[in-house]
Amino acid sequence: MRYLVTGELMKRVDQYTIEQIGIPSLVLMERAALAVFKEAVNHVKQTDPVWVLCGSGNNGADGIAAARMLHISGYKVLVILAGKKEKGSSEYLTQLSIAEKTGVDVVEGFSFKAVECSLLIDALFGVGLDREILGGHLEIMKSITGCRPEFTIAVDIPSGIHSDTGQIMGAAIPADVTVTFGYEKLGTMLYPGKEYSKQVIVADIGFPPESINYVKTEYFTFHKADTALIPKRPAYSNKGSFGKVLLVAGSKNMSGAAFLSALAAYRTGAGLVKIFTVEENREILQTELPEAVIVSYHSSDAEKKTENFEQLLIEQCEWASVIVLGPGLGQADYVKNLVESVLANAYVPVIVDADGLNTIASYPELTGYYTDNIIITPHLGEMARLTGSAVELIKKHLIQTAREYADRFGITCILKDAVTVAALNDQRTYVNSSGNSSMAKAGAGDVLTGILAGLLAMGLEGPDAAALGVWLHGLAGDMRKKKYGDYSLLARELADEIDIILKEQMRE
Ligand SMILES: NC(=O)C1=CN([C@@H]2O[C@H](COP(=O)(O)OP(=O)(O)OC[C@H]3O[C@@H](n4cnc5c(N)ncnc54)[C@H](O)[C@@H]3O)[C@@H](O)[C@H]2O)[C@@H](O)CC1
Ligand SMILES: [K+]
Repeated sequence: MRYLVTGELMKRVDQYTIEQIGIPSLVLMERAALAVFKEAVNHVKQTDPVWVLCGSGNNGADGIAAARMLHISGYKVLVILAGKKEKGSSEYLTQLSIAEKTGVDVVEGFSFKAVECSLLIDALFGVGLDREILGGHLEIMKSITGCRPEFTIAVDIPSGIHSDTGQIMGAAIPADVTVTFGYEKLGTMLYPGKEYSKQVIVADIGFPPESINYVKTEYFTFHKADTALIPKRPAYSNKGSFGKVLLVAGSKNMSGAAFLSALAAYRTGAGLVKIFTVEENREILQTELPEAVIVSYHSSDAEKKTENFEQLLIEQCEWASVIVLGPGLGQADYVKNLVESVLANAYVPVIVDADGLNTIASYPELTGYYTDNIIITPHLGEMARLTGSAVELIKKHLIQTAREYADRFGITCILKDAVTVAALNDQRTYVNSSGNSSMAKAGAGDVLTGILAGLLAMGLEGPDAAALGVWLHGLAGDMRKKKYGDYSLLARELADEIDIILKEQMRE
């Protein structure tokens, strides 16, 4: 697991380390600057012009210290100061004084045009950026990016990117590499900040591990070793040992979503998968996936809420150890009865997706059935319908939107976007770091619900399954992309890729 921090949490890590542990601020800074220096020398020769753009906070102070190291090592470096020197932090003033005494070239402001810059070290703003960039700072950012530096290293975070949301605060300097200190910032994980940060290197500058426990960050992501969280399959077991997944999915002429979800649930390891669907889908699903049990109903019975229909549905809910509600259900009138009956009769984890969510958006009173067993998996459009907010606004505040909705109802909310975030019902927030644009295809969401169902069926707790499922889904996409590129992915291949991940996991 990798911890992630907001700007505020990072400042508290700094503060704890300096004040409680007693590591001086300038010692941390020296290590931060050294990490930037080490990265810089990978990209330039001593004769190449290097610019270091420095603000007057501690991010700028890091930049000045890195410039001094480059200068002492014989590199051709120029420090460009933005903002007012007098307003500088005490570390900034110290670093500036050292730089001047060691003979580093320093200029205030930027007035030259069309000059060459082989490497730009961007130390204008770090996690202290807290408002829109205007005036002189904006001008200097424009002038410098206008010179098209050949390579850019961002110090801690690309200047102009908000460390909590990844949003651009008026303007931002795109980096080729971001050397970030101690812990990854949310802003480098979320778009557009993720794109501006490009490759992120996390430099250990000496924060003691307890500093992160002290600030209690609730944000995290996974890395490869975390596939170890996938439950093991004991040898002495039978199909019942790995859970029973009930998919309430599909409508007339819409069987694909149910198929993909069921396939993914089986591939992830569920012992039994049953599809509860309209009679019209029976034949095709039986042909496509004979491993799945099909129980069918007539939509007219659901429409009338006949006693037989209700009884059948209750039996299915009692049978299941996890339920998926929504893929391909469509929006016919009877679907409301179906969704309501499942929500009312389910006492196991329920993953609500697609038309399940659209139905809840149309009948908000159905949120009355939400319990801590519920995991919802909306994409931006579905989230907009659920919350009444505009897609553009949700996009800018992914974490906040997911978190607020999850907290309001005590559920887990997986909000799907290029970077998916999961606001878990135990207060943690997972920010996904796997996946790629080849997965932006119809059916990919159905595979995700199947993976989640498979993990829950094998006994993972809801919040863990939510985070791990999102991670595995993205990992499957990344593996597929590595083999076949960006364009041609079919959703079912994501489900197929899961076997390889699980096989590797068994080997390790
Ligand atoms: N000892 C420490 O505290 C350490 C700090 N570190 C560095 O310090 C950075 C944080 O330093 P600071 O908290 O000083 O913050 P920054 O250096 O990121 O920037 C803060 C300064 O910019 C101003 N500012 C914010 N938004 C602005 C805007 N839109 N327009 C104009 N001015 C604006 C603030 O008023 C403040 O003066 C980290 O990102 C990291 O690079 C590292 O050296 C590690 C150790
Ligand atoms: K920066």
